[in-house]
Amino acid sequence: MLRAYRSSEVREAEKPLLEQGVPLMERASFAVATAAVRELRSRGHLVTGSQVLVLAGGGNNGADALYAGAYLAARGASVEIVRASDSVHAEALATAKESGCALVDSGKDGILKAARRAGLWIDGLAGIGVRPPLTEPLSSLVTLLEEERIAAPDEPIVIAVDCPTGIGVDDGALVGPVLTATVTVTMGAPKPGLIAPPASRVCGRVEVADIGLWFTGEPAVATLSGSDVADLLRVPGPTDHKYTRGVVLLGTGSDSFPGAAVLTVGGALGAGPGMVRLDSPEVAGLVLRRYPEVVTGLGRAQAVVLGSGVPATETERLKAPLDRALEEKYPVVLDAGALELVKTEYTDLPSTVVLTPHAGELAELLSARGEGITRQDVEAAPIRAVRLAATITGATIVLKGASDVIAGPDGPVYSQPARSHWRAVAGAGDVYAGLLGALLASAGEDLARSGRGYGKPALIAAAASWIHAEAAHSDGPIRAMDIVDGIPAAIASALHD
Ligand SMILES: NC(=O)C1=CN([C@@H]2O[C@H](COP(=O)(O)OP(=O)(O)OC[C@H]3O[C@@H](n4cnc5c(N)ncnc54)[C@H](OP(=O)(O)O)[C@@H]3O)[C@@H](O)[C@H]2O)[C@@H](O)CC1
Ligand SMILES: [K+]
Repeated sequence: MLRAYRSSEVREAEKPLLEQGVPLMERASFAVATAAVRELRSRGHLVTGSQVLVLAGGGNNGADALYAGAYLAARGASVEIVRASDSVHAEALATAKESGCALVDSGKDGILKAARRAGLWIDGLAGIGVRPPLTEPLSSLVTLLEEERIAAPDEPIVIAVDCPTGIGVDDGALVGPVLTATVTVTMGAPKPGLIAPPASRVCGRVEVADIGLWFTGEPAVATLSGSDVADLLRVPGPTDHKYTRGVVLLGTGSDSFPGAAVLTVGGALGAGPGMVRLDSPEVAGLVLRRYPEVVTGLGRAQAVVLGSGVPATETERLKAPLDRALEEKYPVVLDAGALELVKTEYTDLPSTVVLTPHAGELAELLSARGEGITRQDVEAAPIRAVRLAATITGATIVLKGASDVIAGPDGPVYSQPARSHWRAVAGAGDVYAGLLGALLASAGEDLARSGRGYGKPALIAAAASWIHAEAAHSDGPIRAMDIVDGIPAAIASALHD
C-alpha cells in the first residue's frame, strides 16, 4: 500500500529528528543528486560535463536543490542556478557556489538561455511550504519554464524536489501553473498530491527518499496494491457454499439500456459470488441467454446494486430493494439513475451505501444538495469533492475516472489509478458496479455487524477499483465486456501477488 501523509504530518515526523540534529536536508539533497545521476546515466550521459539547472526558491526546498547541485558540481557537472527569491538559503547557496555552481542572470532571457543549455533541471522552487495558486514572481517563472519544457526539442529531465512546484500538495488539486516533473523525489513519504489526481499526473515517477522519517498514523490518502487486495478477498474454503460466499442482488438495466444488466451481472459473476440475483424482469431474458446461472426475481442477498442502466425517471422501482437493504443494514451500491434518489429523498445514508458517480454526476449531486459545484471543480480537486459528498450524504463515494477517488465520511481517501486509459469506454462503470456489489456481498455480514462500516466499504471499493483497473489493462482498444472477461484473471493475479 502506498501511504501518503499531509505536510503537517511530515513536519511532525521531522520535528524529533531535527531536535536530535539528524541531517535531514543532507539526506534529502543526496537522494535528489543520486536520482539525477541515475537519470543522466540511464540516458547514456556522463555526469561530468552534463549541464544541470538548479531552480532555487526561497525555502528549504530550494536549499535541498542547491545542495544537490553542489554534489553534482563536485562530480563534474556544469551546474547553473536560477535564484528565484531574494531570501534563498544562504548557507546552501554558499556551498553550491564553493562547489563551482554559477548563478545565472535572473532576467527572462538569462533564465531561458540557461534552461535551454541544461539537459536536467532540479525543481527546488517550492515544496510542502507552498499552497497553490503560486503568487508572483514564482507564478510567471513556473509558467515560463513549463512552456519552455514543452517546447524544447529535447525535453529536459525535470527532477522535482519533494513535489512538482505548484501542485496542491495536500489535496492533489491543480490550480494555476505547475512545473511538470519526470521524476519526483519525495522526502520520507509520498504526499497526497503525488498519488491523487489530477496533481499525480504531473509528478512523473515518484521515488520516496528514506531520510529517516517514521509515520504511525492513518495515511491521508492511500493506494492499494495487489497484495492489499488479496488480504481483502474472501477465498472460499471447504465449508463454504453458495449462501456463505455471498449473494448479490442487482436492480440494473431497463428497456432503454438493457446491456447495462448484462454488464453488471458479468462484473458481479467475475468476482465469484455464491449467487447473482437479478430483479429486472424486462431484461431477464437477455441476461439469462448470456448467463444461465443468474437467478431472477427478489430474494435474500448480502448486497444490492441498483441503478446502472436505469433512467432517472424510472427509479421508483429501486426504492423497495433499497429500503429493505437499509433496514437489514447490508451494503448497497447506488449507480447511475439511482443517484437521483440521493438528491432528494435518501439524504442521510450509512457508509455501507456506496455511490459511484462520475465527475458530472457528482457535481450534479452536490449542486442538488446545495453546493454550487461544477464538473470542472470536481475534476480540479477530486479529493475535496469526494470528501464533501461523503460528509453531506453519509455514504461512501467512488468518483470514477482515470484514477478512481474513493472516500467515506472518515478514514483515508483511496486513489486507484487506471493501468490503461483504453478502459474509458461505455459500460465500464456498469462492470464496476456489479464487481463492487459482489465484493461487498462477500463481506456483507461483517459490514452489517460493524454498523456504519468504519471505512471498510471504502477499502472494498478501492479493491474493486484495483481489480477493475487490472482487468482493463490493455495495450489497445477494449470493450466493456473485455473488462468482464478480465476480472477472474485480475483476482487471481492479486492472490498470487
Ligand atoms: N519535511 C521534511 O522532513 C524535510 C523537508 N525538507 C525540504 O523542505 C521543504 C519545505 O521547506 P519550507 O518549509 O521552507 O517551504 P518551501 O516549500 O521551500 O516554500 C517556501 C517558499 O515558498 C514561498 N511561497 C509560499 N507560498 C507561496 C505561494 N503561494 N506562491 C509563491 N511562493 C510561495 C515562500 O516565499 P516567501 O513567502 O518567503 O516570499 C518561501 O520562499 C520540503 O518540501 C523539502 O524539500 C528537507 O530539506 C528536509 C526534510
Ligand atoms: K519542488
